[in-house]
Amino acid sequence: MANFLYLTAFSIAAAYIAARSAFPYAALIGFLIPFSYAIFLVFVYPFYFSPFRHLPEPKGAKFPWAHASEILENRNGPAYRKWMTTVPNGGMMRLRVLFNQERLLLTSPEAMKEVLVQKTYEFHKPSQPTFLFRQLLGNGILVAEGAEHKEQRKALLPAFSFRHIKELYPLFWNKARESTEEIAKASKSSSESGPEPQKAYEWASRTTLDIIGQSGLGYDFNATSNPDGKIVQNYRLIFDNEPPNFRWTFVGIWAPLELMWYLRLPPLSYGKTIADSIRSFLTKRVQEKRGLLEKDAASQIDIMSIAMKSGQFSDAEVVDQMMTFLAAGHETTASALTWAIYQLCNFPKIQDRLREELRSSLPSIKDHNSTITAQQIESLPYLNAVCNEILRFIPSVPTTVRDALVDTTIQGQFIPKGTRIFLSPWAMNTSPTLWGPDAQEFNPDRWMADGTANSGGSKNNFAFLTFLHGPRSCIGKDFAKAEFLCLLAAWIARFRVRWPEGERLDMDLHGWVTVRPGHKLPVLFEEV
Ligand code: HEM
Repeated sequence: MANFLYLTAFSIAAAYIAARSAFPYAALIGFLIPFSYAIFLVFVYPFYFSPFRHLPEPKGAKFPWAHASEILENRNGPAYRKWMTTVPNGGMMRLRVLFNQERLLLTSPEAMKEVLVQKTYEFHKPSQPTFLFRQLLGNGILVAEGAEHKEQRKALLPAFSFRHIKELYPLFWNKARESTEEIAKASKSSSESGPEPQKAYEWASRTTLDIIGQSGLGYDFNATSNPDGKIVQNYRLIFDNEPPNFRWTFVGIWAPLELMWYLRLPPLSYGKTIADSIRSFLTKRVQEKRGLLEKDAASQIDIMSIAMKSGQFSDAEVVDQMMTFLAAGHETTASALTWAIYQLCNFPKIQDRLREELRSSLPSIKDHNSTITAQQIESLPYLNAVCNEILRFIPSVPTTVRDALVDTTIQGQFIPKGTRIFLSPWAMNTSPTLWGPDAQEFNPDRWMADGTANSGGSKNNFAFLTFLHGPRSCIGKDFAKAEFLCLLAAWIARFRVRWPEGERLDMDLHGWVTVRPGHKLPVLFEEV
């Protein structure tokens, strides 16, 4: 796209000079060469020379947007899910976006494995979203590449060991209890005719922010009881406002983002102020933590302490890592919890069955002296089945992107340097080839049959792509699953959730890095 824009701009400039010049023929040639090249790139190369010209692609692409119009219409998931099942293919298909720029959508576990595991560092995250992530979400592990990424990951992994996560269950349970109390209070507050609808996403997001604050920094934001704190508001602004380039990356629109960011041009004007505010908050936390570590390093077990104790990061780098963890570690799980509430409103029988299991096995969530262990939560088959099915059916991160860093191959197909590749958990997780004919139905029982508790009955690891796989998979996967199990258990044990006035809301997708239901999902939480 950038090439095309430069060439067109150059051609226009040359045409202008031709019109005014004493040497019009020279200027005319200066116009014709780049213009012809631009025409070649758009109308000739993709159909007659591209190594992808023989790959299948979805029908009905109309110039200039081609398949981009469907990608733009929805949030980066539904179109790929549809194409996965309607376009016969042998593991990958070609998509064309603005001005026939080519993209590849991978559809087979073997192709995914090659990109995510065997050739991880031959594929990088694209520079445009990476620039914005770096500014808004921190210059941390999420945007590091190559050897630097490997080192960062090694230093941070101890914070996510199974032994460490097990110790966090009581913390998750306490915050879950606090959130149920606040939801109960808010539901009662203004209405005599019954509970007031509550925005499930708001509650989920505030609770998960508190949890990552405590386990990530050893700091309680108190967002669950107070939505007006500065950090809560900052994250609200980040996640409620999609930066312009995010979906542009998928559809091939190019913009001078660095310039827009530094000049604070709309719609990026809010970003720098917010990022500076989060950064300055975290700088203070790092200074405090230095003091605590000097006094008693062994008692500090949060992610920030583990990063500092590794000796791998300067204080400024710890700030960046923690910006990443605060963002990546709360919005994703909040979206999963919100989708769980959405589906349990749609399927009240599943909700009742889940509540029965919870109430017969766990201590009352109202009991302030109670706590739970990892083993208690993990031994509940239906809770685990419902959570796994939510993560499969509506993965919080619908699709991600990679660019080939070098000339390479995927499943024998030549991939020139610079090729942009889409990896879509939304599509893979509901592929009938991988999950069977009921792949696109919500059915927790697929995780309940003999021997399917960990696989849902799919035959291949790469059929479940919610956290990706390989060296760049989600480092917080076990943390997220544990947190999700505890929060859903507490909410459903205490409340029946249902649509206000019995009205089912459409699956209206919002969000940018993650997707969540529209309007933050207002539902009734009735105490049972
Ligand atoms: C349901 C919840 C979650 C989902 C669905 C999820 C999903 C993902 C996905 C798909 C990626 C890969 C993105 C890419 O490479 O394009 C990722 C990366 C990452 N996630 Fe998660 N995540 C969740 C929760 C968490 C939590 C709770 C944390 C931290 C406590 C976390 C921290 C990270 C980090 C740091 C990365 C970058 C890892 C790397 O590049 O090495 N995530 N996550």
